[in-house]
Amino acid sequence: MKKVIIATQNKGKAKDFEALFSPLGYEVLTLRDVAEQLDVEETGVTFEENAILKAETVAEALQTVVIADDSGLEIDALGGEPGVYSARYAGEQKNDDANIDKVLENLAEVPDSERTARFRCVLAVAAPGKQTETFSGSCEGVILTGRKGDQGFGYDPIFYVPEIGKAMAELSPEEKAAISHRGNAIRKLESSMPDWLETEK
Ligand SMILES: O=c1[nH]c(=O)c2ncn([C@@H]3O[C@H](COP(=O)(O)OP(=O)(O)OP(=O)(O)O)[C@@H](O)[C@H]3O)c2[nH]1
Ligand SMILES: [Mg+2]
Repeated sequence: MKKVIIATQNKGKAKDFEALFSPLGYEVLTLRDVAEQLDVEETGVTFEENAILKAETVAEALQTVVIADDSGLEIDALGGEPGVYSARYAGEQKNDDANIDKVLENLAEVPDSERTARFRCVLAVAAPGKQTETFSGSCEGVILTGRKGDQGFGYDPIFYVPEIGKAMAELSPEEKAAISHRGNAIRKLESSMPDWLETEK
């Protein structure tokens, strides 16, 4: 089976990538499988900067092609927060539950009509000696006033997708892949770089 390396420590992202890559005949490997000690510090201030930083550092260390994902939630009523700080919104321990509580508290007084938000994802594909390429995707939604569903990860239980009439955490991995920011970015990657794995060892 063909393999793809995703430069992530996030198990939730890994599941999303599995739903997206298994239909294409790829096994998904993450840092947990190939280089657990590699934790890249995210010093960028945009998704693009952080995605490139993660992809290039890991591609160099492993001497092979890798994909990195930097993503997050932008809430309009909070001026685009938590944005690139989505994973660390409630503190460096990266606790999804605490992050959701903080969003719900900050939006407590905000009416339904002003709870618009979007997930953004930037994928960077890097390989030694090659120009790094990036692809972005987004998904529009509305922040709920409480949690719904038990699938997915991160803010999925409070992210309502009007297009489907469900919270992201109520969708199966395949349903999420069809409409998510990550799915949209991967579909762009596939259509513009069909031979992107050619440098894989
Ligand atoms: O409900 C969600 N559904 C999603 O589909 C999603 N995608 C991103 N996010 C949030 O944004 C952070 C990414 O931050 P991030 O790109 O730095 O990743 P991370 O630090 O978790 O792992 P790594 O890939 O860097 O190792 C994540 O932790 C989440 O809080 C999501 N939340
Ligand atoms: Mg991160």
